[in-house]
Amino acid sequence: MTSPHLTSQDLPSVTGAWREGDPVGSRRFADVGDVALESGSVLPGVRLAYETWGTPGRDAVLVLHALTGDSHVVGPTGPGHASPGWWDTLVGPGLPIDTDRFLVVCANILGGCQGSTGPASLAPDGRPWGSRFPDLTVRDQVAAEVLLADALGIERWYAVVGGSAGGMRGLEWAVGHPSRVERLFLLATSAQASAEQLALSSVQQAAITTDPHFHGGDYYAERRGPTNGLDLARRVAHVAYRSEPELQQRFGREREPDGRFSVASYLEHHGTKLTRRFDAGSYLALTRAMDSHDVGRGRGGVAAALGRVTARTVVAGIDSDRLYPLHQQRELADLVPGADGLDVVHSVHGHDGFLVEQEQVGALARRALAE
Ligand SMILES: CC(=O)SCCNC(=O)CCNC(=O)[C@H](O)C(C)(C)COP(=O)(O)OP(=O)(O)OC[C@H]1O[C@@H](n2cnc3c(N)ncnc32)[C@H](O)[C@@H]1OP(=O)(O)O
Ligand SMILES: N[C@@H](CCO)C(=O)O
Repeated sequence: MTSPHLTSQDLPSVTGAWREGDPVGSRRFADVGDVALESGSVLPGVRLAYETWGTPGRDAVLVLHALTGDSHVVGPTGPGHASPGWWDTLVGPGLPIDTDRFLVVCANILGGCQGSTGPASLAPDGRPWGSRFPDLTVRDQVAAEVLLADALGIERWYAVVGGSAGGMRGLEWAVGHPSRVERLFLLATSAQASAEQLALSSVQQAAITTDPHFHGGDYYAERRGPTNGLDLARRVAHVAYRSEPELQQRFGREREPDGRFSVASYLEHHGTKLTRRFDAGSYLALTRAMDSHDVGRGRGGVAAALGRVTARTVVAGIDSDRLYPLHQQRELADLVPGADGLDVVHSVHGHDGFLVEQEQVGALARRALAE
């Protein structure tokens, strides 16, 4: 891939499922074929990037990443992957998601830009999908993951684990494919995207689509893309990812030496950082998919849909999460038949607590995966 707006699709690829003796823990690619979308259209030739840890043949655990995450849950795992993962203390030998017991699988989300098919990927005509990339729903993303599970020969997950947008896919797995999910761990997520989530999402999307370098989504051949829009989108999002008390305690009215408010400088840092590792087109596709999230759509409503879940379920939220407030997880805990109440992660870090509070999250994951 030659576009300057991409992150990692040009890494060496290994396609297909693993074979006996293959190294595990390095990123691989599976060509899962055509994905039939909820809209009725078909996304052809889908590729998913994925990583595995542990031993093939063991009980399998699917870990689902959030909006801008990737398949690299834990690291370093080998050449090209010398970076830490986003849940480093959760997955490994003897850790809550124990690679001595389980085969752990994590795939980059459909529509993403960390190796899986997304707007920056080449369409069958050899040009980037860009504006032609179809609208995706969370169910479409799970449909691609189902094909990956089939390709890996995993009929039933011992457990499916996910936070935030990862939790949305976890729910869709458990509602749409109940016989394939034995245990479920849902963290900082909801049954449907709320009005406030949609509102914040719409502002982020407008920041990207109104960037003069967006070119209707067909910027991949240009020297620069809508990086300013992506930067602004991330800053808006990042405020919602943290809590009001945290921002007050950490930054208050402090200023940087150059006069900027420190909290603004902090947001700028996170905005700029994302532009170095993420594609704006993917950010649009993925936030639009999150907007589509409504587990009750076409299933008789949320309660009826959640009633289909047969998995033993642990549901947790974060007490300072203003983006996915606790009442949303309480709804899940009340309506999923196999849920054993609502667990609360105590944190000042707001929604990002699902990434930051790894000790508490690890203890919950251990319980969710218990025999
Ligand atoms: C499953 C998934 O979602 S995977 C994707 C997760 N990763 C991301 O989202 C990447 C973006 N990062 C984040 O969202 C958060 O940093 C987290 C959740 C990963 C970690 O949170 P924390 O450990 O609390 O980090 P925090 O929010 O304090 O940010 C620290 C950064 O802010 C910088 N920073 C702190 N104060 C300031 C300031 N006043 N001005 C500028 N930068 C600042 C630090 O230097 C540090 O930079 P670095 O990350 O480049 O080393
Ligand atoms: N920091 C997380 C928050 C979204 O849940 C991400 O970027 O994926």
